[in-house]
Amino acid sequence: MAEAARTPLMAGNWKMNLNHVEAVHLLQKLSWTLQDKKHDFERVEVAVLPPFTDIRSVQTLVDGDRMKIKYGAQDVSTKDAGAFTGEISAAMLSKLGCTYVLTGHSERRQYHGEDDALVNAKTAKALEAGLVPIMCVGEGLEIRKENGQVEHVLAQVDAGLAGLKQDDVRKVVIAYEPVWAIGTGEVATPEDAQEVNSAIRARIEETISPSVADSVRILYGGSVKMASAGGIMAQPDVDGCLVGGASLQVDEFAGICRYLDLQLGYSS
Ligand SMILES: O=C[C@H](O)COP(=O)(O)O
Repeated sequence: MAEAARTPLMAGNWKMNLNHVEAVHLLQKLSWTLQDKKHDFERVEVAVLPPFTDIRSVQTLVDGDRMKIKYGAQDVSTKDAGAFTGEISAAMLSKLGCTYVLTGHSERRQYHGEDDALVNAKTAKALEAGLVPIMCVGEGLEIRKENGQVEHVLAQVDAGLAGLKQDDVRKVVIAYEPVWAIGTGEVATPEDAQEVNSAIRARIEETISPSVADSVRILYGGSVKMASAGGIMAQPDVDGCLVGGASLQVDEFAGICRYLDLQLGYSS
């Protein structure tokens, strides 16, 4: 399939790190670093996904300083409101100016028993509130050893997108994250990422439409660093990175966002 004009997205998932004071420091430094390097946010979009308790502070800083960095949350409830202790609704996130929300991150699947049906419900709920879901899929090590990654991931994609309207699927960002490469230092090769990302795109072409498949952004995540981002991003079906550990280090994350400049040999 011909490569469409999909704006790359670099999203930093802070996971359960940084209180709201630390969040403000990191975001300020990230913004200064990118501004200093004249980062073109239209060419490579940048987003951070802080813990819920940081979002109001992040919003205030982004609005006050007119930052072009976008932000979002790491999870969302399937419920609108009511007696659901500990849950956060999509409308609450929307009110805080969030652009994105993760659904189905492997750590939610692993530690909170989230299954494909719940991921599908969260993805639909996010879209309903005007948020862009970043829906995560990926195989564990056992499946990879048996070479079952494509089949496994496509089943997650089918289930996660089930029942969504074409125009909604077009807005969804999908993140392929092989679970064995998350936080382990084991990076999938660029070819591994391309194999699965291209299979996801082909599946969307087959089950939804060629035009949606051409527009939908498919990220790669799993131990991405400044040094590996360029090779991964050179793959035609990789439209950005979902970055965990390295997004907590300003220079690393800024380097990942600037992968194009660094390839061109601009100063780091
Ligand atoms: O959401 C991010 C991914 O889980 C990747 O995390 P990582 O970059 O620390 O491996």
